[in-house]
Amino acid sequence: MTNKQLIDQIRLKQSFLCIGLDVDINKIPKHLLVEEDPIFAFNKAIIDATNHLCVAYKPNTAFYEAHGLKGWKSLEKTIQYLNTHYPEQFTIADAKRGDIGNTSSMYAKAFFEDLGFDSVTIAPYMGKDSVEPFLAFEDKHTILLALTSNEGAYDFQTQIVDGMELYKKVLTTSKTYKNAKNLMYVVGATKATYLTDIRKIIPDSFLLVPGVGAQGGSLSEVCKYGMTKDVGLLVNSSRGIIYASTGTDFAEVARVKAEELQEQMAAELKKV
Ligand SMILES: O=C(O)c1cc(=O)[nH]c(=O)n1[C@@H]1O[C@H](COP(=O)(O)O)[C@@H](O)[C@H]1O
Repeated sequence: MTNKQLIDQIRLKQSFLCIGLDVDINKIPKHLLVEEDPIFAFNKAIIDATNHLCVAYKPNTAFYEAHGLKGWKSLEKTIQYLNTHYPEQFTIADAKRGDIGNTSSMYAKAFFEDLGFDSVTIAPYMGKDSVEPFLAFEDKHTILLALTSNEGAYDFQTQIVDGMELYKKVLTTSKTYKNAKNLMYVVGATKATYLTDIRKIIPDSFLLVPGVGAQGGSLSEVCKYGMTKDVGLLVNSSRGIIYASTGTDFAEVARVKAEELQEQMAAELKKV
């Protein structure tokens, strides 16, 4: 999916919501446990109930890998379901990969070619040759961790290296990578005030912003400091939507929660 197609979807749906499919078998409604593939059954119900309110879905691969082969199958069925029934959705494999070049190439093949995701999250720590194999996929997006939502972000990401915070160095240096136009960046919603500085370095790039809802980040602050004329934001919520109810009404309640965020987003979009 191109940036233009993504922006068109955002305008059409008046939403820049990404729904995180972080499916914990211990948190899904009990009645689904009799299904052959409870995780896929859960995802299918959530996707069918919410797709008109969001522009992206982000399965976090950890929740699938935890179940070995069975979990990987659930992930595969989920992305196939999205690509078949809702091809307009931007899909993010939240896998946080990155390794020496030939290994990164294999990760890129796994998520882009085999599974067919539009994008994958990547840790920048190993540098240029660990990121460029993902960027080599012309029609795909590589989402680089810049400033993450968690407390540990202050351990390294905000430390000064060569006269600038490390996350700024990640932004500045990554702009020089081959095919840098395929880059997007992760900035946590809990770090919204940093977005003013971030936008000085990457004025137009799309940002994946997790951390509203369960982690306490503010949507209005994210929009105030991070929104561009072409929106430039995908704001993720996982637990706040998918576990809003643990009863048989879980998909309907997830829809209500997604709608609340979509309505706030529509109001923000009126400002740009
Ligand atoms: O890359 C991510 O998506 C990510 C980066 C980050 O800085 N913080 C962060 O929470 N995430 C992911 O975003 C999701 C947040 O989930 P909730 O807190 O339940 O909305 C999880 O899948 C996290 O792994």
